[in-house]
Amino acid sequence: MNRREFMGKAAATTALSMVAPMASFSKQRESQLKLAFIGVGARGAGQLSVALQRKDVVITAVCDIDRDALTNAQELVKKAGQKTPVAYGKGELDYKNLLEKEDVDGVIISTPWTWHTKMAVDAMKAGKATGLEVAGAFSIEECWDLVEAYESTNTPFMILENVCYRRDVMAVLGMVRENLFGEIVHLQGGYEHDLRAVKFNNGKQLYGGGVEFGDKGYSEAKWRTQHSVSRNGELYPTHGLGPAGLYINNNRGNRFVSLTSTASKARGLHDYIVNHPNGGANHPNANIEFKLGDIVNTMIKCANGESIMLTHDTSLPRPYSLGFRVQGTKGLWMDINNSIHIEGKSRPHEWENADNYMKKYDHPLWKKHENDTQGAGHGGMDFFVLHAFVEALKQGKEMPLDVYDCVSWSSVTCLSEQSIARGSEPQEFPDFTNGKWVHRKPIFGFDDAF
Ligand SMILES: NC(=O)c1ccc[n+]([C@@H]2O[C@H](COP(=O)([O-])OP(=O)(O)OC[C@H]3O[C@@H](n4cnc5c(N)ncnc54)[C@H](O)[C@@H]3O)[C@@H](O)[C@H]2O)c1
Repeated sequence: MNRREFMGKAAATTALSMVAPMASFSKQRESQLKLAFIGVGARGAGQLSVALQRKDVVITAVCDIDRDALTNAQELVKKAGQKTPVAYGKGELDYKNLLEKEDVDGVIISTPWTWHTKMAVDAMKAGKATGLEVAGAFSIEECWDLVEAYESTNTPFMILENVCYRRDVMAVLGMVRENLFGEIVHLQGGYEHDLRAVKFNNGKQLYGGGVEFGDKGYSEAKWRTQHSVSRNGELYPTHGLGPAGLYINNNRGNRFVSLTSTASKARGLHDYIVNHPNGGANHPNANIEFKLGDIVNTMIKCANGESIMLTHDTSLPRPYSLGFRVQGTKGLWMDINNSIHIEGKSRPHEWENADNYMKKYDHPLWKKHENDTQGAGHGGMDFFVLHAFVEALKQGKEMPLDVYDCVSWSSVTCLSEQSIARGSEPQEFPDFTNGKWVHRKPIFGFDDAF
């Protein structure tokens, strides 16, 4: 048993004290933060635009290996009235030069998944507060790398899981905390998003127009699709699991203990290629055998007895949904039908429209910042996730979604792959907090600060 395995097994009995923020980060910062963006493709450029709306942030450096993306990012910054940021794009490792040379307070990393851990670890080691896009880590080893980089440097780290800031998700957090649903028993969520026109395009545009991917694809088709070719697991757990984790105080009095995953057959991507006007049965990509099951269901068991069901569903025709369900001893909420049922309040066996509850429990952050969310992506939640990173850093406070959140969510991917490969065998989560989960207290979303 190596040290990491030992730490995982021994966790419940070896609670350590909390990691204290490093002195230089715990002080309040100047009113303007200097940020750099690493990866300025579709997502990075979108979040760069959100950052450029803020008066308390200047963007002094950008990094991307794609010349067009880099130029576009520089133009965005200039158009916003700031100085042209220094550009880094001379190869895949040029981000290291940015980290070494640029005097920035923080970096936002929005690169393809396989780069996330390497870049975040290097950024923390360089002492730059690190905001990392989802999905985070892709192996248990990478999860430990993130934890160890954080614990050895105390550099602030935040996983930028924007769905935790969705308006209804935050309102429901208030309902959970007021015990509206009673004791929480079961949760559901997932990523149910028809990504076929994201995984394939014509190499020139973000969505659709062809069935190309890899070197012939554009944006996510360049890299994301290959994961569907070679991996069978819950590839994108954080949008569903972030909110679910908050509802049950994951890593803060509770934790994920084990999971089982089951994958359906894989048909959707092949059918898409064959039936696409620019594809067909004779297209070379029609010969590819996709490993990723069209529907992957994962069941997580938590230390305090709750179950969480996650669904990954990105290869079949369907409307978008994250499929949330929060259920306790007194009732439940489901987002798909925007409905609530509370025993004693709702008519027996009938749904109530959730609108009145959502108004009553609207989160103070949303009330305060509703106007600031205009133009921010994903219905405004993209504003809040960046806001939280910036405000926590400025105020020298703990990041609200931290490295332990990141790795407990991300580890689902490789654990689910292992489970599926072994006939849905249960897999144990390591305790990445090394026992600290027992005493840590929830910090997310208690006021209107961030
Ligand atoms: N939170 C959300 O709602 C949300 C939405 C979309 C994407 N994402 C996440 O954002 C990340 C990026 O996705 P995207 O849609 O922008 O993909 P993208 O392909 O459009 O952009 C990725 C960019 O990273 C650049 N890149 C690749 N390797 C690099 C390296 N070594 N150094 C510097 N730059 C490098 C690419 O050239 C590209 O411009 C992914 O992790 C994705 O899952 C999150």
